[in-house]
Amino acid sequence: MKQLELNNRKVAVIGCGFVGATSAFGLMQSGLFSEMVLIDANTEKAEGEAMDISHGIPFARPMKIYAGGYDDIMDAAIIVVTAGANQKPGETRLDLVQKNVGIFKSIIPEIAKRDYQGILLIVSNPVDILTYTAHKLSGMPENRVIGSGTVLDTARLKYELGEHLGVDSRSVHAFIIGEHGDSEIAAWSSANVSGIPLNTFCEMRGHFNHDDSMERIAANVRNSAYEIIAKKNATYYGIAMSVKRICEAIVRDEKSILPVSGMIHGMYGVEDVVLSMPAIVGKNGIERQVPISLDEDEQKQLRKSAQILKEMAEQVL
Ligand SMILES: NC(=O)C1=CN([C@@H]2O[C@H](COP(=O)(O)OP(=O)(O)OC[C@H]3O[C@@H](n4cnc5c(N)ncnc54)[C@H](O)[C@@H]3O)[C@@H](O)[C@H]2O)C=CC1
Ligand SMILES: CC(=O)C(=O)O
Repeated sequence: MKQLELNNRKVAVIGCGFVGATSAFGLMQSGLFSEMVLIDANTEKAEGEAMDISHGIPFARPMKIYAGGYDDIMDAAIIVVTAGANQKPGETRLDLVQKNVGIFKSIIPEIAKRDYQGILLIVSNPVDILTYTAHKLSGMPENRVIGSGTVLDTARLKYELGEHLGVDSRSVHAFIIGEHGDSEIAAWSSANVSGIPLNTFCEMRGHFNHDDSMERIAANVRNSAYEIIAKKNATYYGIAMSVKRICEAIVRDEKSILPVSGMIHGMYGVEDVVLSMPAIVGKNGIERQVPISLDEDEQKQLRKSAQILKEMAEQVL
């Protein structure tokens, strides 16, 4: 099959539910793309979202947005996959695995058989396992199969810290790493506010109970999705902004450091597991992971998170 030349101004979104539609809306407003194709198993849903989002174009920038099929998306620079079941109140992300691996078994081969050369950005949950699944089913190189990973959790952490410290969350430098889920780790030992170690900055702002605050903030971040889902059944605005940010880093070849989910080989003793570590992200996807400094306890927690994901991946693939 003749390979299509990639169009850096084109994006595709597979799955037009809460997350897919909101991400598409964010991408329309971003000005990053001039063409966007939407795919959903429910074709009317994809068509309706394409129409509705298109009606915002006069307030943004010219763009072609339409519902399509797999033949329409092979020249897209990025394919964002948000198809699949979401959590019901009380369900964990890992509870979705069987259903969503099944859905990926119908989607990913469609992409692989057309020899797709762009970046596959996986968002559906459990995102680490599904990124691993997409990599295995597609045979695409590891750097071009990325999960949104803990980009959202890291945003939640920055937001919480910004509120706690009364500072712009963009000046907070801190990462959530590991699973996008219950075993995620707040990497406190490397956290800082514009280069000032976190605890020093906390004391400047009158906060001295570091352990209590860190425990509370990490729990808030970890439980955010459960809390939002209990109140309104789904989360979608935070992830839509995360998708936009990752797409921006890719199409603008920014080489930004983002905690996306990717295959780990050897870092901190983790081998052949897909999870989130800060990584340099640009036009080729993950350029390389960045080994931020972690204390012994954080490294132990990371290995535990990796073990949970490895066992789950072995069960489903
Ligand atoms: N990675 C992250 O940080 C986040 C991930 N999510 C995940 O995103 C996924 C989507 O969530 P929602 O949009 O809320 O769910 P939703 O139920 O609103 O939408 C899912 C969509 O996928 C479509 N779909 C199902 N099978 C398909 C197939 N084979 N091909 C194409 N489309 C198909 C459905 O028709 C539906 O429109 C879930 O797995 C959810 O857990 C949600 C929020 C954050
Ligand atoms: C649902 C989900 O993964 C989140 O909001 O973090």
